[in-house]
Amino acid sequence: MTERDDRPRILIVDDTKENIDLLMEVFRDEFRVSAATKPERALKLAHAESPPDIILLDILMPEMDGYELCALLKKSEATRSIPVVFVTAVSEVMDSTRGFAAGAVDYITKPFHPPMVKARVKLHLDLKHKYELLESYAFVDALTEVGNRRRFDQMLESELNRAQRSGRPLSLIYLDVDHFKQFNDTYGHGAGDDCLRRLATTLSGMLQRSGDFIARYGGEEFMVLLPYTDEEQVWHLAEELSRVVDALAIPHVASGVADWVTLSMGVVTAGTDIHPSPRDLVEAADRALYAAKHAGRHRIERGFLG
Ligand SMILES: Nc1nc2c(ncn2[C@@H]2O[C@H](COP(=O)(O)OP(=O)(O)OP(=O)(O)O)[C@@H](O)[C@H]2O)c(=O)[nH]1
Repeated sequence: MTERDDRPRILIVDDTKENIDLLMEVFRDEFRVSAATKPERALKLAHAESPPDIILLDILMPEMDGYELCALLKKSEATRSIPVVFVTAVSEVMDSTRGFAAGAVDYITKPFHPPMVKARVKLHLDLKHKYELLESYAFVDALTEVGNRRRFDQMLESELNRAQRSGRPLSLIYLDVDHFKQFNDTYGHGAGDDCLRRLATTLSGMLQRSGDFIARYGGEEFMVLLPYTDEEQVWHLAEELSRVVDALAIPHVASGVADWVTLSMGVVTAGTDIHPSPRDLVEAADRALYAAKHAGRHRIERGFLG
């Protein structure tokens, strides 16, 4: 069995082989180091399937200077977030603001002190990690820890585009807890929060495929997005979700529908024949959910597009 290499990746770009060797020596223990002497090669490595976590970039190179290369990296969606640190001789730093304007995060000047170079690189990696973490929080619902509405909107748009490109169906389940106001009124808001957390964990645990996605869409409403899922499959899954929530048997004496917490659902499928907008899909699921509520709750209704 091969051991997983979790060390961060660093890309060193310099047209002088000796400079690359010098920096490789500094990083080889704790990093996975790759190097490029030409800008095209650097761009290729930066866009690879496993891109570098940080790039050390020489400023003066014959074909394309470091500023230009840095600007190209910052222009591309795929490489924009990789921190770039310029490594250069003091005499070459004629205008340090130019590097920052091109998108670099720092300068390291030669001759350098290896522990200092390492510490600065680690600092930038740490900042990048924290930034990514912060960014991910913007898409997570704080109470239930499933995706939030913003994330759902994003996912719906991209999955709908993908479904339309690939000619595969995409299904959506809009689900809502029945008489949740009465639940809060009977058991208290804290118990209501616990109930929502439990439902979110249970529902997300039921999603099998890697593309399946659940988000909290509103107070007691969730959306389940199911790529490559047709009418029959979504109906089957919705029934399964309803059964599993019934089996939790969370007491709800004031429900009037059952003695436990139940769900109503609207399901809709974007087939291969029509091309709805994200809004069309949500509205069709919403109409179906409304119909399920109207028909007595604790049931599933199918929505239709157009
Ligand atoms: N505990 C808790 N309650 C919430 C949260 N978000 C929304 N709610 C409550 O959910 C309830 C939703 O009430 P309604 O929209 O009237 O719907 P309902 O009582 O579930 O009735 P139906 O949907 O028609 O079955 C409101 O009382 C909200 O206060 C939350 O984060 N925590």
